Amino acid sequence: MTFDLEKYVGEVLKDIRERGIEAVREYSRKFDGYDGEFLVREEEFEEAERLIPEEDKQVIARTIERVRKYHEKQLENDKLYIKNASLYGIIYKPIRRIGIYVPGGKPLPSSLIMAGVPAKIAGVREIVVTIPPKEGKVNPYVLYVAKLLGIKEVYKLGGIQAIGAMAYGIGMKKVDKIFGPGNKFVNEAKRQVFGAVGIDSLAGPSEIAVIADESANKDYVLADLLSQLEHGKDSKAWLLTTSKELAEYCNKEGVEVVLCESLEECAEKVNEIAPEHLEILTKEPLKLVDLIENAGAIYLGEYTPVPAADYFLGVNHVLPTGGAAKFGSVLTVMDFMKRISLAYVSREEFLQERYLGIRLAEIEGMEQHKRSMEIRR
Ligand SMILES: NC(=O)c1ccc[n+]([C@@H]2O[C@H](COP(=O)([O-])OP(=O)(O)OC[C@H]3O[C@@H](n4cnc5c(N)ncnc54)[C@H](O)[C@@H]3O)[C@@H](O)[C@H]2O)c1
Ligand SMILES: N[C@H](CO)Cc1c[nH]c[nH+]1
Ligand SMILES: [Zn+2]
Repeated sequence: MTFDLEKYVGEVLKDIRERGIEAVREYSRKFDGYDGEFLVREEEFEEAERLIPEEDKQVIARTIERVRKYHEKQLENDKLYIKNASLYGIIYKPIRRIGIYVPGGKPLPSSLIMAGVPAKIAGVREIVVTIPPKEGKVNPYVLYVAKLLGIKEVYKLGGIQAIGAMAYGIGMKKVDKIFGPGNKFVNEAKRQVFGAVGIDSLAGPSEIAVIADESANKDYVLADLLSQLEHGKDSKAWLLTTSKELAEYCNKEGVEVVLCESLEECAEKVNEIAPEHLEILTKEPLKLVDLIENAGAIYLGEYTPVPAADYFLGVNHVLPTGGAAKFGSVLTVMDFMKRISLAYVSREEFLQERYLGIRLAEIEGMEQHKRSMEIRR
């Protein structure tokens, strides 16, 4: 019998909704071997800071700076215009309270940088972090990054129970939107709580696709493919190539190799896959970009391997997976904000144009809508 992920996760979430904190404790014991307080104490932040070597603090500071520089450019201004003495437009407001899930099977402090920095740029007031503990402790690098970003509410919670706790407000105040990547359980839980809260995207197990021709360095291609498989057994790697030699060289466990007649065919195959990351390692990589419709991120040339983007380029590494790049996008500052439409209409414009609304209300049989527009003088 095949494993039904949707049903499995759905049952855990239902149990968490019904039994609240008792269920969260139970799953935490079962999946993370943890049975203590969930909220991280101030002394734990201090201890984490003491554990981090000075050189690593500098690496983290410089990385945060690069991510900040890249993301600051994404902030959009309100878009307002005046027409017939009326004001129309869209204004942006930060989401008030968010949750960031930080993966903890292999703890990924870089993922907290990727979600925390744009959240701060957007002006989010309340940020909650959850991460599965290991032997009762949170990874010190994650706590140090949280501290640098001014995040004080960190919970030792992982997996489905972390998503349930944030979405339903169990053991903490409910959040408005959940961000951050995770394994298949986390990803499915995020999908299922959508509606109770917002979610950033379906950022599940990592993936890489590489389009390469005979000009590509074989070792670079193979190293990049293997880099994303390192994330875990659910990760995927595809090579799409016109080079028979490269195809043979990269024919390793976990790598799906597709030999194509042309680079155009490679691009078409990528559009069907919609991978999280796409590397293009061809003589003229820019030429192919126009042909790519579905990919979370595109990296061109020998010096833009996915791991560089994972860590230090400054681009965001929280990306849609599992085909979700057909409709979803890379995480940006604007994901932490809401759009609100705004209108302030002049008497002149209203009286001149209201016949449109009155007739549409008649067509729809909406008497009270019609009246609201008709009674104004
Ligand atoms: N798409 C992206 O943007 C992106 C970015 C970074 C990482 N990732 C992915 O995030 C994932 C991180 O996975 P991870 O496992 O290291 O950490 P994780 O925190 O996502 O998952 C670990 C937790 O899953 C839960 N769990 C494990 N087995 C379970 C089971 N059988 N039933 C119920 N719950 C269970 C446990 O609570 C455990 O603590 C990787 O797949 C990685 O590729 C994706
Ligand atoms: N490759 C991941 C995104 O799929 C991001 C990451 C974090 N650390 C290492 N890699
Ligand atoms: Zn990675």
